[in-house]
Amino acid sequence: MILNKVYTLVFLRNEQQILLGLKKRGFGVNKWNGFGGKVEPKEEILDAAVRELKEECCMSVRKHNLKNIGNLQFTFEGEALMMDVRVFSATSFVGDPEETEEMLPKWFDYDKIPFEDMWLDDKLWFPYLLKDKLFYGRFHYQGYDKILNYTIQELNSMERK
Ligand SMILES: COc1nc(N)nc2c1ncn2[C@H]1C[C@H](O)[C@@H](COP(=O)(O)OP(=O)(O)OP(=O)(O)O)O1
Repeated sequence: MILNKVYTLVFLRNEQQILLGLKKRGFGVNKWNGFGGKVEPKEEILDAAVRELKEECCMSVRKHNLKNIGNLQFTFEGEALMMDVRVFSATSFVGDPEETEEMLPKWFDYDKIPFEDMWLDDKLWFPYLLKDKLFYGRFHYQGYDKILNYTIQELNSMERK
């Protein structure tokens, strides 16, 4: 049986740049990514997104400024976990990004996103994010450096049926 766990992943953006964080420990260490993590039991997904963003780079965002732009599902060969990742984007936020124990934040120009130091899947769905399109993707990994199969599609709405 597959265990489904919900995670958040938040990207702060402005006209020219996107904020990424270099993961300093744990899952995805040494990769650039958005900010997020596990949704705690009984926690609302938006509350978790706000909390993880603050914990990981000291930035504040209001729930109504978080736009759910994608859903990514990750499985790993031989593992019973499915990571169900809710992706959010925000252009309205408060603070200056600060390094924490978990993440080193840095703004990147849109044409300088460091895909070579990110999860392999990122370069497949970032084009949707960058064009403000909604997306769903499912990726099955072998280890952390090889995607065995995947599907990705544009969505008209993030509503769940
Ligand atoms: C496998 O491909 C992935 N690609 C991308 N771009 N992001 C991913 C992938 N798999 C997971 N993620 C995201 C989802 C979350 O935002 C983080 C993982 O969260 P983490 O394990 O660090 O969760 P925390 O609750 O912060 O964990 P600890 O408190 O136990 O450190 O990566």
